[in-house]
Amino acid sequence: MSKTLIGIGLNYRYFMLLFQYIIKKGIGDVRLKKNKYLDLLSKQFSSPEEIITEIINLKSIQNLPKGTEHFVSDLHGEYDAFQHILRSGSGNVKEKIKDCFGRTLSKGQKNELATLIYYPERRLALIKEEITDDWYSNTIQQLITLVKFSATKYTRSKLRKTLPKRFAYLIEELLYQTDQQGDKKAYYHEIVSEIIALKQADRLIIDLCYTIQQLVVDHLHVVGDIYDRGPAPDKIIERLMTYHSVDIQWGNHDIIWMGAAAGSPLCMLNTIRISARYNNLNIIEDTYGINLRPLLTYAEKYYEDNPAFRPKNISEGEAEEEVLETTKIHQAAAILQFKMEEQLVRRRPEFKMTHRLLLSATDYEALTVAIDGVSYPLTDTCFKTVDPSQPERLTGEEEDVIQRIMQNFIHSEKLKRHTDYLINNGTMYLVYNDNLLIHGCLPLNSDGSFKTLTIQSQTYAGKTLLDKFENALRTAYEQPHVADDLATDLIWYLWSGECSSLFGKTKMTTFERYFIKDKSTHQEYKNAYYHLREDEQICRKILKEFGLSSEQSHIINGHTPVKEIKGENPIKANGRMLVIDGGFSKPYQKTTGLAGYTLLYNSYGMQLVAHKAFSSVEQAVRDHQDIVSVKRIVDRPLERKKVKDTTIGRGLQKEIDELETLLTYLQQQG
Ligand SMILES: O=P(O)(O)OC[C@H]1O[C@](O)(COP(=O)(O)O)[C@@H](O)[C@@H]1O
Ligand SMILES: [Mn+2]
Repeated sequence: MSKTLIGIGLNYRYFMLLFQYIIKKGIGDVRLKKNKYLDLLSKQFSSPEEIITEIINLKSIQNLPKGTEHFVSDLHGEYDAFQHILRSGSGNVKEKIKDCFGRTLSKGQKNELATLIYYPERRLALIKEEITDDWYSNTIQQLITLVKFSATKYTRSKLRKTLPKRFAYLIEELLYQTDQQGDKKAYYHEIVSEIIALKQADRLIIDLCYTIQQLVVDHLHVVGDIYDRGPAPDKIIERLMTYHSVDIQWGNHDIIWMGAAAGSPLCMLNTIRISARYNNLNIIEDTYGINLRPLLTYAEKYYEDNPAFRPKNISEGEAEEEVLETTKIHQAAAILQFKMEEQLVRRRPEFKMTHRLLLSATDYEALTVAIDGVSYPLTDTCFKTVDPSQPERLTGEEEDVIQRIMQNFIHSEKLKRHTDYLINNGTMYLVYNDNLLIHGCLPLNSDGSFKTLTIQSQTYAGKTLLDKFENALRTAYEQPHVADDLATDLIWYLWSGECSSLFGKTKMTTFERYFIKDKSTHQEYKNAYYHLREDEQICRKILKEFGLSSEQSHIINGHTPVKEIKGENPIKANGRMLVIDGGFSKPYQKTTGLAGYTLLYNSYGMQLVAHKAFSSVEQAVRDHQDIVSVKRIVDRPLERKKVKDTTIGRGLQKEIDELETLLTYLQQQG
């Protein structure tokens, strides 16, 4: 212990204190300050033994196997599939059942047990009539065995914190049964029988099942795109809010909702446009309680039916009147978006987005638009409110409508709660356990150098660019009543700018896809990153930019659906690059041939899990249907990873060093 003398194990807080002190007072007073800090720290302990106990505790945690990380991305509102993935730990629950029970349970019994663990309430309700006391007793014993098995990686104290409060004492008694054959057998038997007799078995089983779900995954990463296209992004957020340990890397479809809550009318119009397109306006109106009536009244006045704007996913029996309303709102939101986008492009020349000035490039008599010198005919147009001499100008009525719905967005308590959650638990990128997590890309030039963006005479590229974007988003979010400052405009750039790390394509061809039949104009060319990321050296260079040089570092991306159907491999660059967007989004499953990838990273290495489409909770509960199809090993390090090899472990080591310094200090004080 005495090896770690003063100076070696100074932790970050301590180091910063010292540093500030040196600047202020000069080196002479440093020792005094350090002593003051140690005096303060020592107040947290009542005796040196307590410090020693804590050091031993932390050191033993360091040697436990690393906890399992679970990575998901591009959930796009598909709550049902997402919750199944969480409940099953992407197949991890089944894996534990297999390892724990081996051949003592048949395949059918293992599946039964797995379904019970995923959906305890529903499964119990379904088999209610068949349940006997013996079944209860057996099942409780199996679940206790599995809790124990799944908790071997954790300290007793961590397990205790995981246990549900209502039966904590009884579960602990059952978990730590030591004397199965002897006197205590009757005691344990009595506990279980009493629980059954008192009609508490269902509740205990439910608690044990959720404990197992929690134990099999230690930490969840959501690599962006919770919102848009699917029906229930709000439910995903609510679930994440109660999840035991999670971080988020923002996706382009998340930042537009954050932008809307941050008072950006453009982001708001875009969320309305996409929601109308996917027939999900109820998320805005019912879920978030945002009144869109002023927009509907306006849209009814100026828009008719239009095949290019009829929503996707019209359900059987849906009233035509409603479909028509959505079609009109869809057009209104799109045209208002195009107008405001032109205003933004003009006030931000440094964004280099003049190719989006398509309302200005339109000939309103001939109904054509000029793109790169070629004239294309326009179809399904709806330009009634566009003044050809000033196409970007909003009418007074339009300004008023936008103002009113913007206020409704800003004042939605629920939307604010959800976007606050994203702001507080999310970042533009994350370095965690030697991996770099980012939804989209690091914009690159074709020679592999970092692509630069110049804003207000400052040039940004690589990590500094991503930091700049993150700062802008946070600044804009702080000021929802400022609508057209640089920070707010940068959110729009993040949505569709060429050098955006969340978009990473030359241009977003929304206008073209509504109004031009020629599909060649719909093309969005991807940034060089998307093919250069196949190259190991490029990946290493990017990792280095973020301070990662470990042989086991990876970049983990979402955003671009991996087209397995066309033979695309999600594991790229000799394993350095993993792309986990397999398309949870139902509308995209035709192009991917799959229903998503997830990634598991436990102490033995990384596994990529491919998922089949999820049909329904009912079917999962009734037929034990699961959605894991194939698992692929990405990495299997020679040595099993321990907590000390992780980001958390590095933090613990600093604490250990600090406590050892404290101990030496106290010993010197006598
Ligand atoms: O098919 P949709 O929903 O109209 O959206 C297409 C648009 O979505 C984008 O693909 C961005 O969304 P993703 O992040 O899901 O790829 C744009 O590049 C494209 O213009
Ligand atoms: Mn995306």
